[in-house]
Amino acid sequence: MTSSTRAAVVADPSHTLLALDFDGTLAHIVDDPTRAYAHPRSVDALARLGTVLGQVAIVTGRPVPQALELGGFVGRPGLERLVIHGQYGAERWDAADGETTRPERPAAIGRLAEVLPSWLAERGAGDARLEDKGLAIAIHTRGIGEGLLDSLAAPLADLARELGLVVEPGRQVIELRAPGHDKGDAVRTLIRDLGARHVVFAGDDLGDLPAYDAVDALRDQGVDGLLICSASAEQDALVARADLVLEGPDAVAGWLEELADDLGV
Ligand SMILES: O=P(O)(O)OC[C@H]1O[C@H](O[C@H]2O[C@H](CO)[C@@H](O)[C@H](O)[C@H]2O)[C@H](O)[C@@H](O)[C@@H]1O
Repeated sequence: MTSSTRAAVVADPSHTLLALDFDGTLAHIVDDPTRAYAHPRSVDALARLGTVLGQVAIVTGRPVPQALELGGFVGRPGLERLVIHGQYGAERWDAADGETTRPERPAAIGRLAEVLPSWLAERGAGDARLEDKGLAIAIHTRGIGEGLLDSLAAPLADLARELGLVVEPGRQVIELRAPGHDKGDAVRTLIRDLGARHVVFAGDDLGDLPAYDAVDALRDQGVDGLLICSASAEQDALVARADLVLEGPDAVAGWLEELADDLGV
């Protein structure tokens, strides 16, 4: 599967979608989410690949402006057609016109922002770091108490249900966000828009599983899929589902460089 899809991509690049998750795949995981910069070798490789592949896309839980800042994608030669689906597919940015489409902030997220600090403090989790992304709020526990995230999972699920939100668990984080979209929807849209015959998707975390599901389902409809896992000691849920397991963002960068070399760009 791995080598045949790669060979098909090299033979037919203009019908290929290359879609990548950001954190843990393009960027190393770090304590401070505002400093998780994309791997420079990956960005260089994407700029090469962007000149020949049908579509290069980032599909991320990040809001578009953060992905743009941390990725350094704006104005980068080779990435003039880059598309970013942010906030698990709720937002879309297109380098071609620089425009972002984004829904209104749900009232339930506003309500959550009001109650969450005291709600966490009452549960001994006042040290958890909140990341308000507009359409979601992430509760980060990296570097705080061991087991804190697990202890918050069930009560946060109850709170999400009360507010009509859904829970998005991740690496030392739980996000509460509006329902109705996920990374699978983003990947299906990208495939449809391109008329893709070959799809490469790379991810590292639970939020990437709907994209894996989408690619798996499209294989039955004749789309050639390659699922890459950017592996970590923190999350192994994607390993058994992946066609190719790479050892984190450094190895992802190497794989992208090799693909660009194979394509002669
Ligand atoms: O869909 P992704 O691109 O993988 O984004 C998922 C979330 O990633 C970020 O959090 C994670 O990365 C941080 C920086 O390395 C790390 O500190 C944190 O522990 C990780 O969970 C980001 O902050 C979230 O907004 C994204 O939704």
